[in-house]
Amino acid sequence: MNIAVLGAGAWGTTFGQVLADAGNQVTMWDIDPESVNSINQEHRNPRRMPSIERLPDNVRATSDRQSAVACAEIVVVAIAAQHAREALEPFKAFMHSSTIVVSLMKGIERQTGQRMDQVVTEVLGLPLDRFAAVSGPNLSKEVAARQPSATVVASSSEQTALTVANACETAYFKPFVSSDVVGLELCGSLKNVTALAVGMSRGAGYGENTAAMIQARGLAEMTALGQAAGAQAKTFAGLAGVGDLIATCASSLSRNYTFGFNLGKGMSVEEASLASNGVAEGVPTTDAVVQLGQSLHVATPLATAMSHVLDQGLDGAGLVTELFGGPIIGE
Ligand SMILES: NC(=O)C1=CN([C@@H]2O[C@H](COP(=O)(O)OP(=O)(O)OC[C@H]3O[C@@H](n4cnc5c(N)ncnc54)[C@H](OP(=O)(O)O)[C@@H]3O)[C@@H](O)[C@H]2O)C=CC1
Ligand SMILES: O=C(CO)COP(=O)(O)O
Repeated sequence: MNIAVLGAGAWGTTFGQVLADAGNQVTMWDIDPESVNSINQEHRNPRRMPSIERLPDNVRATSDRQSAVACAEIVVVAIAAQHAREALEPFKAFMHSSTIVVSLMKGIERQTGQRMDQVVTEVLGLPLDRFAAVSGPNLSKEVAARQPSATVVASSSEQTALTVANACETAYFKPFVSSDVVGLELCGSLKNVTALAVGMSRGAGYGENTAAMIQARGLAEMTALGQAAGAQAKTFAGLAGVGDLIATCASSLSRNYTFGFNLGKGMSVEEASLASNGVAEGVPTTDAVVQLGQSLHVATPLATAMSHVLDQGLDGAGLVTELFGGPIIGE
């Protein structure tokens, strides 16, 4: 298939390699001409994914929006979530009426509280049955090294989910299909908030018990929010939920975990942002999760405590104290 990937960041570039390994013709689009030139001339993207030494020959890049998507049967969106709306708007005029659009993004738009499935379908005027989300425990550097990984492809259309899953299946990358788009979107976005908090606890010097407490409570919070939003609880117990939570909260390859770790070490939010190698989606998503909880009448003690870290400078010890301040009935 002809597949366009919008955003040659760490995950966009890596997913482009997966799609190329699966036998597709891949066209990367990026706003930065330097990334486009490197991909075309050196078959590399040293700025965003330096560990890939040579991208497959069936990956090319362009700065031209129209030529990126005009012949694409699938368009994959891998842009930092807070910028997805503005980045996608100029593509609308060039999209073919039968194109499937796939979001790899894991964030909630802060200004509107919308999930990425809502942003993408709204901006592109896309029918729901031509949208799919891909999310799972997929640390980009490990997938780039072609280590075995699995993911979940969700769409309201089983045919669309199967088309996308078939297009990205390789010997090392295994997609499973689901119909729970809302659940998949919330798993990917909400686990980042928990990863920030676990990273912070580690950075502050706390060990396994504290990390497990935060992770388990984060999973409970994600699941409760998801169910209230109409998602299926089983999605949160699966690969895209607890699976991604485990990978993200355990790895220094995660930008969210590392951002939290640096905060726990005493960096300010500004310093941690400067130190971050790519987008830490949990940072802008945290306040959106608190607001989502308020609108759905679901308690979000973890996201609320994390918002006090990001907005009011609460430190690692303060985060744990705040978590201990809740009621002792229930978990
Ligand atoms: N990295 C990972 O392991 C995984 C990431 N994800 C998710 O995928 C999404 C992308 O992540 P990732 O690629 O790692 O992030 P990066 O920070 O590496 O890349 C972000 C991408 O967004 C682009 N971008 C940012 N702002 C704009 C804008 N205004 N207009 C156009 N393009 C813009 C960047 O372009 P430029 O670089 O030229 O500025 C870059 O291509 C995130 O939502 C992330 O949560 C999901 C699974 C795994
Ligand atoms: O989503 C990811 C792994 O599944 C990547 O996590 P980070 O965005 O924190 O690097």
